[in-house]
Amino acid sequence: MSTAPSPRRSEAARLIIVMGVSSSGKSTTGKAIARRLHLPFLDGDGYHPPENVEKMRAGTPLTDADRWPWLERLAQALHEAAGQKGAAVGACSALRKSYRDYLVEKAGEPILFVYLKGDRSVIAERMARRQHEYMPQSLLESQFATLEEPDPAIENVLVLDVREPVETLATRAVKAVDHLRSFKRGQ
Ligand SMILES: Nc1ncnc2c1ncn2[C@@H]1O[C@H](COP(=O)(O)OP(=O)(O)OP(=O)(O)O)[C@@H](O)[C@H]1O
Ligand SMILES: O=C(O)[C@H](O)[C@@H](O)[C@H](O)[C@H](O)CO
Repeated sequence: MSTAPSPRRSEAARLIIVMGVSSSGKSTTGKAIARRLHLPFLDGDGYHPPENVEKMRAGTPLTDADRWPWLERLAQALHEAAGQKGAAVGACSALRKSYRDYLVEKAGEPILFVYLKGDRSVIAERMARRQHEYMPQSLLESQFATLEEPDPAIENVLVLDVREPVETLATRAVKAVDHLRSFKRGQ
């Protein structure tokens, strides 16, 4: 399962954001994509204000109001990284469409979203096996409740299956952003 984004809309993107619920593999896949493209990788986890981290650690889901300043900081940092390095890769849950629209607005440029799609059982199993600094397993349900899956007919998104190996996911994403490599070669 892999749905290519519209070439017309992805053409201009120099930002790639790997999105999905907690433990879907955003950081792992985002790093792999950035490594392949020789681009900086910015993990959304590092842009939360301390209050958000404490909230999640305590098992309370974030609200929209908690997320706006976080999204703004991340979008700004991605925009700056792309300005310096030509393009950049990020990881961010970006669960709602309004959050994705906000990221595009605040970054001030098109973004190709790479959505790691997976069902609860696969992701819950993964979450149970990994260690995370603050994200408890109890928050996975609220992540799925908040998730508004991106529709490739409406958004600039590549949909990938979380069950595929990381390197396969990275290959698929890199193919979708071939224009980024041309961009870098042209520099
Ligand atoms: N494609 C994959 N196949 C198998 N395991 C994977 C895959 N991608 C990631 N993992 C594993 O799943 C776990 C979660 O991955 P990762 O930390 O990248 O997710 P995340 O979406 O960034 O999570 P969070 O948003 O909570 O930080 C890790 O143990 C990672 O090694
Ligand atoms: O939107 C959210 O609820 C948060 O971003 C979470 O998704 C965490 O940041 C992350 O996934 C945990 O590492």
